[in-house]
Amino acid sequence: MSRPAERLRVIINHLDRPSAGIRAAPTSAQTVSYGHPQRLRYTLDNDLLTPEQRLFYEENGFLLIRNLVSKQDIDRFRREFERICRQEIKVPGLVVMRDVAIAKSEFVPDQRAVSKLQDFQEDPELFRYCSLPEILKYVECFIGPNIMAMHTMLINKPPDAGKKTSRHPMHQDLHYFPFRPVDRIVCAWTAMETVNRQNGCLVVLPGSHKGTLQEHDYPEWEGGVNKMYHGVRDYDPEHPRVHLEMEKGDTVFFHPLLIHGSGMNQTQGFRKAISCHYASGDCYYIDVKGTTQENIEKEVKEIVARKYAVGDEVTFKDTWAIRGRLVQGERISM
Ligand SMILES: CCCCCCCCCC(=O)SCCNC(=O)CCNC(=O)[C@H](O)C(C)(C)COP(=O)(O)OP(=O)(O)OC[C@H]1O[C@@H](n2cnc3c(N)ncnc32)[C@H](O)[C@@H]1OP(=O)(O)O
Ligand SMILES: Nc1ncnc2c1ncn2[C@@H]1O[C@H](COP(=O)(O)OP(=O)(O)OP(=O)(O)O)[C@@H](O)[C@H]1O
Ligand SMILES: O=C(O)CCC(=O)C(=O)O
Ligand SMILES: [Fe+2]
Ligand SMILES: [Mg+2]
Repeated sequence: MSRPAERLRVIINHLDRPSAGIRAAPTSAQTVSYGHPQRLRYTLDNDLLTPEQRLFYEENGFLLIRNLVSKQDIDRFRREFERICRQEIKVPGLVVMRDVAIAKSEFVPDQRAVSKLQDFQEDPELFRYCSLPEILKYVECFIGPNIMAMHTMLINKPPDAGKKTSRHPMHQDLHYFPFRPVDRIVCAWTAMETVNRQNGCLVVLPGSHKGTLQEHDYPEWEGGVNKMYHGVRDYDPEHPRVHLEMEKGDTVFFHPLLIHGSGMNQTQGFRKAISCHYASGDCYYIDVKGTTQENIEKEVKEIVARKYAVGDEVTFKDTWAIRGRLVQGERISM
């Protein structure tokens, strides 16, 4: 099937059947609920996704593409990460984060203490990830041709220091984003090595993207929790979960309302992944005052104020508009 109209017809026929299941899911993950007939809302017309892949994202809120990014590219990202850890280069705006269990101890920091790089948009080598054509062609299926890279991370999940602080609580990424519409935002997350339950793979609640943005707060974890690692407040541990085990280069695209987290790293290695959150160039900023996002706005503004010695004139929206970079098409309202 090559013509878009024909492909769409197949999808719609499929959706019209009340008990439509997904048989050829492109991932080993099991699907949990198939829902009822509905229109296509989360994906756009395109020639890339098969009807099954499109349906899978509509129903589950994520799509795993195996072997998407080359080993060579990933090795280059890893070498660049190591140079940054050795402080051989200094990148403007980059946030180098250490795990709270290490940050609050007497441990002498070295490169093994870095748990996450954030905001590498000024590092041309790492930022290459965000412009890879093989990534962008999928991103376009979810958010359209105008593509902004809004948030970049290289996660180096450390061996757990014994306090379970290497976990990432279950959350929705939209909690951090003062822009909309929600369906024109997508995350690409690429495994830089084998990622499994042992070293703390992503854990997702399939279909949770169909819900609304939940209240987020720090989870009550005895061993402490990392700065800004908010979790959904009334997380139900009984909700069916899917562990996304991935190999080097495998990439998952997921919706910003999908509830996800990652387990603790029970190995001695540092589990690496690289990711970018994209938004359409025609998204717009919102004021989060009076919403559940007020608490994260406050924290972000406090950190920015301390780091850059600025006051209230820098808004939550500004912190995002400054970070955002156009990678394809036009920057319209972002
Ligand atoms: C803007 C958010 C974007 C999120 C977007 C999308 C979804 C992503 C979901 C997430 O990833 S949520 C997590 C996002 N996390 C962050 O954005 C955290 C950013 N981290 C930082 O800004 C810095 O790492 C931090 C300000 C916390 C510390 O950096 P510094 O260079 O100031 O470290 P320093 O060693 O000087 O420590 C200063 C204080 O921070 C404490 N600290 C350092 N690392 C910490 C940590 N990991 N957790 C908690 N506290 C930490 C440290 O103990 C110390 O406390 P005290 O003042 O009480 O002595
Ligand atoms: N109390 C909690 N509140 C919020 N999120 C939690 C809580 N406990 C665990 N999580 C999150 O749930 C996810 C799974 O964590 P957990 O360590 O239980 O499982 P796992 O290590 O992924 O899998 P398993 O140990 O079953 O192989 C992680 O994202 C973790 O951060
Ligand atoms: O553990 C990870 O690699 C992903 C964490 C995450 O979901 C995030 O930083 O938003
Ligand atoms: Fe996340
Ligand atoms: Mg576990």
